Amino acid sequence: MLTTRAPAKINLTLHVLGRREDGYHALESLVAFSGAGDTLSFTPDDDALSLDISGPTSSAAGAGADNLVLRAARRLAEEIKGLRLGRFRLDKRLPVAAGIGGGSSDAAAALRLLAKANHLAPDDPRIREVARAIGSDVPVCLDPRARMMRGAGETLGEPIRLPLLPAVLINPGAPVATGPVFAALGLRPGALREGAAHADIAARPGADELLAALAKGRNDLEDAACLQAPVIVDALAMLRGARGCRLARMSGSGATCFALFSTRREAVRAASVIRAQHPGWWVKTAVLR
Ligand SMILES: C[C@](O)(CO)[C@H](O)COP(=O)(O)OP(=O)(O)OC[C@H]1O[C@@H](n2ccc(N)nc2=O)[C@H](O)[C@@H]1O
Ligand SMILES: Nc1ncnc2c1ncn2[C@@H]1O[C@H](COP(=O)(O)OP(=O)(O)OP(=O)(O)O)[C@@H](O)[C@H]1O
Repeated sequence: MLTTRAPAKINLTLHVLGRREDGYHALESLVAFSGAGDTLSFTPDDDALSLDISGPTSSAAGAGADNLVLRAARRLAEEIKGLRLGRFRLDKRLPVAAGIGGGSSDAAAALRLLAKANHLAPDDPRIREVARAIGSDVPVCLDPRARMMRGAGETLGEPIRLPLLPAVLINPGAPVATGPVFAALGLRPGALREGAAHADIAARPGADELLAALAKGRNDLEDAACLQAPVIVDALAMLRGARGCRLARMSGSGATCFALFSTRREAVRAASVIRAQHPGWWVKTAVLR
C-alpha cells in the first residue's frame, strides 16, 4: 500500500489580472501549503478502480464517481493504456468548497500515487496534462511546495523556500462555490483589471521581507466572496483582532481565511481564543511551506 498527504493550499496573494478569451481569469498568486490535509492511500489491484472514503468531511466531498480522486484516475487511465489501477482510501478532513483546494489536492495526490505505482516520472507530461484538465488548482498541488502560480494555474514558478511562518487557518463553515465568485467580478472575456503589480518574491525570502511583499498584495476575490458569505467578514475581523497577527487574508475563493504571526506561541493562542468563541468553526494552526 502507498500513502501520501494531500495538504491544504493557501493563496497568500491572489491577484486577478483580467479575463481571458477562454472565459478563465488570468491570475498571479503566491501559493503555499500547510500541514493540515487529507490522507490518501492506494493499493494496486488489476481488477478494480474504487474509492473508500472516511473522515469528518467525507459526506460533503462525496464518494461517488464524481470524486476528484476517481476523476483524475479515470482520466489518466484514458491517457495511458494499460495503467495499473487499484483501490484508493481517502481520509477526508479538510473542509469542502473552502478555498483551500482540498479536492484539487486529493486529485493531485491520486496522480502522484498512480505515477509511483506505475513507475512513471512525477513530472511525466501526461500527468501534468491530466492535472490541468481536472482543475485549475491541481497542477500546483502535484508538488506541494510554495511557488508563484500564474495563468489559470498552469504556469508555475520554481519552489520558494519560505521562512518560518506560523499561521492560523479558520473556516467559518459556509461552503463557497468558486465559479460564482469569479463571475461576480463581472469581467467580460478579454477584459483587463486595474491593480498594483505583484511584488517580486525572492527564492529564499526572510520573514520581514516576505511579510512586506505580502502586505502590498491582496486577494481580489475577497469582496465578492464576502458578499456571498458575509460570515467571512467576521472571520477576518477575528483574525485581525488576534494578538500578534501580522497579516490576515482570505484564501482562494473562500471562505477559509489565514493569519500569519511572528511566533508559534501567538498562533496557538489565537487559535484557542477563536475556537472558544466559535466552537463550530474549523480552526487549525499550521506552519506554511
Ligand atoms: C481560486 C483558486 O482556487 C485560486 O488558487 C483557483 O483559481 C480555482 O481553482 P479550482 O477550484 O480548481 O477551479 P476550477 O475547478 O478549474 O474552476 C471552477 C470555475 O471557476 C472559474 N475560474 C477558475 C479559475 C480561473 N482562473 N478562472 C475562472 O474563471 C470558472 O468559472 C470555472 O468553471
Ligand atoms: N475529494 C474531494 N474533496 C473535496 N471536494 C470534492 C472532492 N471530490 C469532488 N469534490 C467536489 O468538488 C467541489 C469543490 O471542492 P473543494 O473542496 O476542492 O473546493 P475549494 O476548496 O473551493 O477548491 P479551490 O480552492 O481549488 O477553489 C465540491 O463541490 C465537492 O463536492
